[in-house]
Amino acid sequence: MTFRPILERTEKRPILIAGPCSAETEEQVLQTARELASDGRIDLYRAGIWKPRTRPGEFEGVGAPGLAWLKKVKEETGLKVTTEVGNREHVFEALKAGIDVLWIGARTTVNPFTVQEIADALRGVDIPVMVKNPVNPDLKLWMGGIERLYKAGITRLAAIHRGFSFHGETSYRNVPHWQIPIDLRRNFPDIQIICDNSHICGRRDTLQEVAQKAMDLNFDGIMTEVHPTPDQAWSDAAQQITPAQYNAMIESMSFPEANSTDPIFAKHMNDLRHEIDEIDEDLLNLLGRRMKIAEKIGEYKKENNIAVLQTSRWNEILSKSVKHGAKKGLSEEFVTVVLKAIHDESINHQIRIMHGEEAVK
Ligand SMILES: O=C(O)C(=O)C[C@]1(C(=O)O)C=C[C@@H](O)C=C1
Repeated sequence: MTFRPILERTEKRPILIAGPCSAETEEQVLQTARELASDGRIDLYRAGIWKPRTRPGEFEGVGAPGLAWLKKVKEETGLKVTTEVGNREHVFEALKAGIDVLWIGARTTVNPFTVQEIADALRGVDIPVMVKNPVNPDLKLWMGGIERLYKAGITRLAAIHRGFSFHGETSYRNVPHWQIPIDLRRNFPDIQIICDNSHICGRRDTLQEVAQKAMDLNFDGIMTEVHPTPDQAWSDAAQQITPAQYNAMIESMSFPEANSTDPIFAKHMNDLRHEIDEIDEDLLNLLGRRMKIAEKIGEYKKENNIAVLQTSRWNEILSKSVKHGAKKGLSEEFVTVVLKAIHDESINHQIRIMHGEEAVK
């Protein structure tokens, strides 16, 4: 699959998308747009017209009449506009109103029937579409949504990471799993990936930190909710910021380049990467050696009818390694993940020895 960029722009990155969570009134939509446009920073103006809310009775968006306000934004400011579509009717209404870019929300991406309905409604139309990750951390479902649109002929496609639902204590509204968009990029190397920092954070004070992380991870853009009076917003008040706060945030961020063509840089990176390659090879050789010893232990356990899992030894290894790792500047989290993976592999090798190939499947 070959994706085209969602916007034709001269500068490379990032794509800046901003605007209110919901279109509330014509005045609010236009005022926000005017303030953002006067700074000349953003590439795309967002506003939710149809709002998928968790529970009934909350503000569910102004609906189709709000599209006319977005039309006015385009006419008055020259900004391109985007809104969320959640079914076939939304698509038709949005296309009729001349919306420039559509997005599919996280609660829609989870449902292949609905994504297919939207894809079918868009067949034959060349409009950019951004696909938010599904609410659950499922890379394949996200890819599936993108593929459904691609098969319908939509090639100006982008992905939006807005974090994932999480049950339990967390400081995020939707927890980011950065590894998932990184894996998405591995599968779709030329797709543009946008970070929706507002839905990840759910609060103002961490918006910049999350947006910066996305930039450091080479994301192509940021989508942020901006409202003239955030505390009075009809939806998602806690995560919205004023246009001035938005401009200050962008101003104080750094935007690293995706790569460099400087030959000196390339040479130096090459040398350092060569060192990394050698170390990775050593690590794998050592792990291979470790597994051979675990296999010997496995055979010995088999002869003596001893269980594979030895919890007290495993605890000893883990706590010793966490302490040693700390001295080497490695976090407890990292050492635990690595050691767990090694121990798991070791157990699988031993079970195979005890019961044959089929046992570990
Ligand atoms: O010490 C053992 O008994 C082993 O089999 C080795 C090993 C390991 O890989 O370190 C594997 C399984 C046990 O749960 C504990 C440790």
